[in-house]
Amino acid sequence: MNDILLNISGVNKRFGGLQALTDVGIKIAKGQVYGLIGPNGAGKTTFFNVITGLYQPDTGSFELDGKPYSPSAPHAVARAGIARTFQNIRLFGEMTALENVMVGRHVRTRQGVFGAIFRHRAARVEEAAIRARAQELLDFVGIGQFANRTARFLSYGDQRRLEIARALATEPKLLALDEPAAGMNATEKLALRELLVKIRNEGRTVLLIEHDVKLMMGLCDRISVLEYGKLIAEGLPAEIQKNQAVIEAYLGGAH
Ligand SMILES: Nc1ncnc2c1ncn2[C@@H]1O[C@H](COP(=O)(O)OP(=O)(O)OP(=O)(O)O)[C@@H](O)[C@H]1O
Repeated sequence: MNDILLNISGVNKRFGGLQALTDVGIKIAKGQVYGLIGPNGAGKTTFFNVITGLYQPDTGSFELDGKPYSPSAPHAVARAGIARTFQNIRLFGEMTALENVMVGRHVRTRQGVFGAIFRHRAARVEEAAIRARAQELLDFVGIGQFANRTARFLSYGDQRRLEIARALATEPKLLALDEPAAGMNATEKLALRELLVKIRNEGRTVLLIEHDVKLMMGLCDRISVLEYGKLIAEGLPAEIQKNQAVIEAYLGGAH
């Protein structure tokens, strides 16, 4: 089926004596917002890290846009077309918001970072285009007015938006967001939700891990549920909400 963007199957991952993932798979169609939920320690982050090349799986088959990709390293995954954010914000704190987004953009440009440093003519032209696009992305996520502010001086919610802008700058086929609402207050969450709806309305494909189940139910097209490293349910949000195994997993767990 060519409308499947991400097709992953048979992922196993063991940490010493702990089987963190057992035969986990996921299929995300183009344009879907796909949610991954589960109680604490279920293996969500591990699966995410495997998909994005941070952890090496013991087994697994990985296909993006109909082509096998090797999640051997984060850089290779970014080049293949997957951009991610992290649970703990990872920005270049001393750089401006605009520069942070420009760095993301360089993944996709011909000159790359070295071209930009040596400032050949072609690189200068490209640099201007990168700058303009970076500003557009900051406007899109709602922090365009802070383009020249040092990243670490942005509010927490704005830093999270900046991370998303930086990920979008790589023009990903898949945007993977690891708990984007973590640590946000109610107002920031509401604004984040609006941004995610905007991203969805652009037709982007998104994989989302999030603890806020209410947010997930309203936002996702489909949801997979992990418990103790195994998929226990997959379906529409309404189906997941009624699923007995899911209800028990959450009641039995820390949630
Ligand atoms: N690098 C690692 N080394 C050893 N064990 C790990 C490592 N990373 C995760 N684990 C273990 O794997 C299991 C799954 O953890 P993981 O962080 O993937 O769960 P999670 O669903 O993302 O949890 P949370 O919702 O708390 O973030 C846990 O038991 C965890 O302790």
